[in-house]
Amino acid sequence: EKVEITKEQQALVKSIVDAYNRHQIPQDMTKKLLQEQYSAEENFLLLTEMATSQVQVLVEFTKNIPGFLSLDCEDQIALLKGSAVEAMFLRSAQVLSKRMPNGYTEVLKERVRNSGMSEEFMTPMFNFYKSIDELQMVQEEQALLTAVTILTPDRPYVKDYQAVERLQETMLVVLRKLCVLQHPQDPQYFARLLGRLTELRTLNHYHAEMLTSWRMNDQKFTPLLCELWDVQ
Ligand SMILES: CC(C)c1onc(-c2c(Cl)cccc2Cl)c1COc1ccc2cc(-c3cccc(C(=O)O)c3)sc2c1
Repeated sequence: EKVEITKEQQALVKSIVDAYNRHQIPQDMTKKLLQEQYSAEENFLLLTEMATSQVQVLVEFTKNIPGFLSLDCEDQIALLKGSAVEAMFLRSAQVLSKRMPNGYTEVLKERVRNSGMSEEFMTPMFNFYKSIDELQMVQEEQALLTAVTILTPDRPYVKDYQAVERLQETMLVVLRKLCVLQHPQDPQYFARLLGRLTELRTLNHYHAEMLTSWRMNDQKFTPLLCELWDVQ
């Protein structure tokens, strides 16, 4: 059938993509990824700084998702806490995908591989990065998929499930249309995109285990990450 994006759906996409592009980790921070020496300790420290900065960027992006600030305040926090790791997997996946000529791909991959994480988490993590890279998402899809991930209603402690579901549904309707228009030769594209959301859930589980193993080795995090991940 003829797929049409309405005027308000176009406005929705524009506001989300603008927010997505406006909120980035500051250059002086990401530059450190290229400069600092390589050691497991230094790599872990850099990744901790990146994650901390990324959470702040994520909060700013989320505040620009139409309707988010009208949600119950405690639900806003529950959504951010519940989706942060998945959103950061999506963001780091975009940085690691070859397509973004940003010079960080090899450096970031190298630092993640040598930061004290055990092999059992590396495999699923890099499989995910490969599957995201294969999708060759355009920035509208990246921004909307991140918004859809944040607006997942079944996160722990969300009270008004329906309100979140309605917002997520609005995003999914637009995302599906964009996929049909952007990838006419691949009718399965939208379904593959949603399949990545399922893969993100399993990564959440691996990440929780990674946190536990880091805590065993007495690894230090920043106050923001401790708050986000209920550690220390
Ligand atoms: C605390 C730390 C050790 C940690 O624990 N788990 C994870 C994690 C790991 Cl490994 C993988 C996925 C998710 C998480 Cl949460 C991390 C590191 O998380 C991050 C999070 C975001 C970003 C964005 C970056 C980045 C680089 C260049 C450019 C840009 C850019 O946006 O331009 C972004 S690097 C980076 C590292």
